[in-house]
Amino acid sequence: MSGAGGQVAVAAREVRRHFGALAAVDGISLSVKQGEIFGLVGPDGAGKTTLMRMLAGVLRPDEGEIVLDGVDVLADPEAAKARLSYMPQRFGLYEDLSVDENIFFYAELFGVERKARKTRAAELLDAAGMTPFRRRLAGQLSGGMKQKLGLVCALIHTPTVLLLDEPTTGVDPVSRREFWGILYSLRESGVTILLSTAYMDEAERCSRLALMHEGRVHDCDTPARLKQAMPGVLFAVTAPDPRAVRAALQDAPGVLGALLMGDRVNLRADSAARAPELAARLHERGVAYGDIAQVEPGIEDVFVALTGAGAA
Ligand SMILES: Nc1ncnc2c1ncn2[C@@H]1O[C@H](COP(=O)(O)OP(=O)(O)OP(=O)(O)O)[C@@H](O)[C@H]1O
Repeated sequence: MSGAGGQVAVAAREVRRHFGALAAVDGISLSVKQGEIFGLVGPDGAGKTTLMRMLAGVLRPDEGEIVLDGVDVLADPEAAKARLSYMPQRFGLYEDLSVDENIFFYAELFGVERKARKTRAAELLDAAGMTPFRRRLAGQLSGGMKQKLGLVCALIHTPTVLLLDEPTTGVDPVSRREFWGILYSLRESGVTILLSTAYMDEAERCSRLALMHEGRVHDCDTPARLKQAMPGVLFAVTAPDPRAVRAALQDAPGVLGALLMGDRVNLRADSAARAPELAARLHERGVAYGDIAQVEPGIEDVFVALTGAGAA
């Protein structure tokens, strides 16, 4: 299978998985091209982990088809596993083993030749900035370093497809940047990366995103095009009490949605011309505010607008 601009590395067609009556993944189709960093974005329970486990061949779908790097995952899971690496939310590091020992453990597991593993481990540790810590016990690494070590272990057998389930959750910003540095260089070398993330700044870095909600993909496109597709315009209203602003404006004419964002409300409206009447309404109701400014939407705004999740 091939699509515009490159070969398809991961293809899912009408994949479903129930847990009892719950449709955790409710008919998802997607297609990820070789060399993409493809993001799954959605709230807890949207089905991201369940989808990823099925793509990785560790959970069988009830229905549907999954092809990974030309291999049918359901028909030939072993061949698929040789091509992919899956890093679950809790990647199994051995805390009482050193960094090196963990890497060698995974190299054994994946059957990587001794000679190749040394060179590969050295390269990966270098890229992760972890060479000085090779002898440290995994249990004594920071959260960010543990995640980077997990990534090194997951990459030791040179997969062509990398599946990462919220790989940077709880990781400090500096380590997250380094982690993304590694992802970019993997992409350069042709590895296809599919990851889930709860961080909107990370979502923005993906080549394409699938916005997931209640087991379905609502939209799938580049971050830029998703933003362009958002209906209406966005105002950021700063205020000492953003909840009061939201209460005063969420039902105002032309307002399509209101999202609390810390010290401001992101207000989606049908037209940029609404600003004066929104300000007037706040005055009338005696609600203090700092500024009403038209802003570019972020992925979170787009997500709420397109799925209706958490709106107003
Ligand atoms: N093994 C299981 N047994 C029963 N229900 C499950 C199981 N795994 C997942 N679920 C349910 O399926 C739904 C989707 O869960 P999933 O973990 O895929 O979501 P998610 O988007 O990855 O969220 P999170 O970020 O919290 O992991 C949830 O309602 C969850 O409770």
